[in-house]
Amino acid sequence: MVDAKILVVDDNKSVLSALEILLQFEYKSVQTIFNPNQISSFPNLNDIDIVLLDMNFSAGVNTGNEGLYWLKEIKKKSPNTSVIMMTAYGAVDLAVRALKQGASDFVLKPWNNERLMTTVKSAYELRKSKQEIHNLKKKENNLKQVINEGRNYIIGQSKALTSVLNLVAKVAKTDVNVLITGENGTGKELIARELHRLSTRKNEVFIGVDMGSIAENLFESELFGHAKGAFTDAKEDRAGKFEAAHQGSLFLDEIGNLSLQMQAKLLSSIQNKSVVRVGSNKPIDVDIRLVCATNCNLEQMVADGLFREDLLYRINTIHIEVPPLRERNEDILVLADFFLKKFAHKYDKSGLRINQLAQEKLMEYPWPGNIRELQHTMERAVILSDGNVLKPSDFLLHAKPMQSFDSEPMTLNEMEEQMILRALEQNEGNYSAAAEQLGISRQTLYNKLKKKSD
Ligand SMILES: Nc1ncnc2c1ncn2[C@@H]1O[C@H](COP(=O)(O)OP(=O)(O)OP(=O)(O)O)[C@@H](O)[C@H]1O
Repeated sequence: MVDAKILVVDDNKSVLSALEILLQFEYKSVQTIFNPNQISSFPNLNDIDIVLLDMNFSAGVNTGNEGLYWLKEIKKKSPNTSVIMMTAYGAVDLAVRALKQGASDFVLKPWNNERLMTTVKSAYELRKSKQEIHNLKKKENNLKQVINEGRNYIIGQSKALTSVLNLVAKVAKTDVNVLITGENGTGKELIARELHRLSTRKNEVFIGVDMGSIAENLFESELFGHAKGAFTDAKEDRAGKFEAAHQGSLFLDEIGNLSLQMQAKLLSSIQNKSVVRVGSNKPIDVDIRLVCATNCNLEQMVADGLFREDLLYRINTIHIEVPPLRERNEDILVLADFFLKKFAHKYDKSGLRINQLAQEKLMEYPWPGNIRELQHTMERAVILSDGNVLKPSDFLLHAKPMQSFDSEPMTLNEMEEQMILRALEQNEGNYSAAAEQLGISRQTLYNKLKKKSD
């Protein structure tokens, strides 16, 4: 017995009872209506899987217009219900009109029982797949909302930040590729998310890929996906980030970390608007808005032969430079206050404020780690605070030059943090060079920094 609900609408009572008996052999619920006017008030029409609908109701009228009218009404109220039209005056043009208006099939009276049952069965299959698609779409939209939610507010009122935000607003509505540059922690990812939020793709996904945290040998499959069996661990087909971002925005962070080989692949995907999964040769079309970010000087990398010039021109149709915090002093206290409130709430410490001297200390500091460092500093101060007033001593700032080992005692973690910051400063924010100087891999350095800012 199929767990489906069928409704039969016909003004001929013997037709209704014959169909009821026939259909009840296979289907769990069969209801009948003698007067089509009852369709409008029929309870839970949405739950009905199939309607068998007569085309002519008023005696002597056989144009089928009445049936078409009720077909429209049913589709309006329950678009996914399958409707099968029935008429004794079957004419091809009428059948075509009904199909064009959304009927799933057509049955001629007198009907052949076997053929009618086959028609009902296919209509039911159609209804089921329509419902599955509907449910999947609903799920997909929920997922998109979850992925995009957690809006981060961009705080600051400096001229420098305002002009960046004005540019973002102008560019967001277009589909051009955007390159965001700036030191670490200046808010490049935040800007990329804002571009997405203000774009026509806002209801689609924003997919971010952190090139700094992906091992070199996994870049290709992460970005472009792989076919089953492409390599030992490829147990099944998998889509890459490009495909995942289809119709949305793809944010490639730390683009300066791409090897020349991967740069060539990226360029070809951008040019062809398609990707080829590792181990496959079938191109898959992708429609994405590409936003890249880096703290490297890509022009210099081009001059040094480390970055493809043609790729640079592809990704930087619009270039947005996010200024370091030291060049937008007006934002320091506004941001400090924002983070103070955020962490006071998080750690349940209301009524905290920063005194004048501490404010001056924050204003004078050059913030080499930019807003991420300020955020980190505020969180630590809130956690360690005893009273309601935060004083200069509550803010542990990385004084320059680096403290010597015999000055104030430091924890191992603090020492590590200082060494990392110093190496980054000395290498002008270049991760690879700083990592080399510290004797660790670029990825380890990256992980350490992320961990500290989390
Ligand atoms: N204007 C701002 N207002 C509020 N929070 C900000 C602002 N700018 C940055 N932040 C916060 O600072 C942190 C660092 O920002 P983000 O990750 O966007 O920087 P980034 O430039 O992409 O860093 P990286 O180069 O290290 O990837 C994040 O937690 C972000 O939410």
